[in-house]
Parts: sequence; C-alpha cells; structure tokens
Amino acid sequence: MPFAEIGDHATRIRLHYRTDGSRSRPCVVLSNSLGTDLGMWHAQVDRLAADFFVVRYDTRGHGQSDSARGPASIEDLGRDVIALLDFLDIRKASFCGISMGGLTGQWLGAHAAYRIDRLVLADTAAKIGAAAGWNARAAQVRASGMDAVADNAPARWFTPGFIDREPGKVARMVATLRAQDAEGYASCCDALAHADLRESAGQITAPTLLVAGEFDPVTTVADAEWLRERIPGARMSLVPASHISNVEAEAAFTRAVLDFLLA
Ligand SMILES: O=C(O)CCC(=O)CC(=O)O
Repeated sequence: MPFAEIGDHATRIRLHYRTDGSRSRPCVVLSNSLGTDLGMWHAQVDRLAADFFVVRYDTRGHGQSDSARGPASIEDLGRDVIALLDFLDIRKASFCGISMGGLTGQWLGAHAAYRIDRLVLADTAAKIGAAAGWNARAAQVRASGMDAVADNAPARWFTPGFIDREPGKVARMVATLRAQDAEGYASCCDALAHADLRESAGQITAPTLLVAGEFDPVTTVADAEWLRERIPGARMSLVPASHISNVEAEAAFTRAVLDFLLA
C-alpha cells in the first residue's frame, strides 16, 4: 500500500493513497467523507479507471493516513491534496469529494484553481452543521472513543430502506468508522467546526457539479442549491439517497460523475 510523505520536517505526515487506471489518462482525485476511508469508492473505481487515472487517498486522521498533532483545518486538508499531486508529479486533476471531501474540494477550487480541472462537490455544503455540534462530537470521541458515533451512524448516513436492504454494506461502513483513530477523527471534527466557505464559493472557476442525495438530512438539497447558485456555471444532479450517496445510489452517482467528467 503506497504512502506519500508530505509536509516539512515539522509538519511531516504520511498520506495513504491508491491509484487505479493508466497514468496516461487524465487524473481524478477521490476524497472521502468524515469517518470513512478510500474504500468508500469501491463501487466507482473500476468504471472511473476505464477513462481516468484514479487517485484515492485517506484524508489525514483517517484510514491508514497519519494524523497531525492538534486540530486540522480545511486548508490543511486542501494543502494535503496539493502535496499529494506534487508527490505524484501531477500538475492538474479533477477532484471529487464527499461531504468533508467536498469542503476540501471547495477550498481547492477557490485557492488552488490552477491545479483543478473539474470539480465534483457531493453531499456537501459551504458550511456543514454548527461549531457547537462538531466541538461536542470531537470531545465525545476524545473522551469515549469511536463507539458512540459509530452506533448511530447508519441513521445519519443512509435511508431506512437502504439500511434494511443492504445490511452488509452498512455494516462495513460502520466497522470502518469504529476502527478510525479517535484523535484523527476528532481533529477533522475540529476542521469542520471552523469550516465556513460561504465567502469563497463565488471564486470557484472550475466547471463544477453538485451531487446531492434527495433524502440527505445532513447536507441537504437546499445546501447544494445554495452552492449551485453561487459557483459560476455550476450544475447539479440529484440522486436517490441519503448522505453517503455514492454508496447508497452507487450506479446513479457513478453515472452523474462520469457524464460530467467526460462531457
Ligand atoms: O460526512 C461528513 O464528512 C461530514 C458530515 C458527517 O459527519 C455525517 C455524520 O457522520 O454525522
């Protein structure tokens, strides 16, 4: 499993990543949501790799990537992507991020436009939730570990129908969440507490697709509409799913992303 060493001697972390497809193709980077890892893209990878060089990575504090010491910021997460592209010698890539990954994408689109080809912002918002909620969640996992957030994750992530129909997929996602490093997860809750990209949404110049789950109570269709109205020329696609829409509506999600990236 490859790792990219990024940062200087004071900030160095190892970022776990994986590539699929031929390097000769255009690159697309896939960025996971809070409490998941690069495995969340399982249903998309083979199809995307037929047309793209697919780079997936575990956001810092998640999966096999290191956590930096102390709270993270969305800028840190965005700079990690730039460092990963530098490490892989890729000048420009398309980027697709879910929820927290979508915030990373918004930061990249506004602050590193020269590295971004097309942008897919999925199941996300310019500001997700309220700082008090994220601070409470960070404190909870720091004090008690991951079980408290893992036990009720299915109801936050998926519709009741999907939870009934696909217990295996739901159980795998919950197991990944339960296994996360509590400090790494908490440091990304810290990033979410402070993340407010409402001011910079209008600075995004890359062609952008918003993907929203019709039944998502966390980052709603209205949140995606808000971004669509402010990002010049942005398009939007609704998929029949709750928050983790690439898992719940895998075919519709893959189709929407491919149609946009290949247009
Ligand atoms: O999914 C994310 O990246 C942020 C929103 C979230 O944490 C959903 C949840 O687990 O409650």
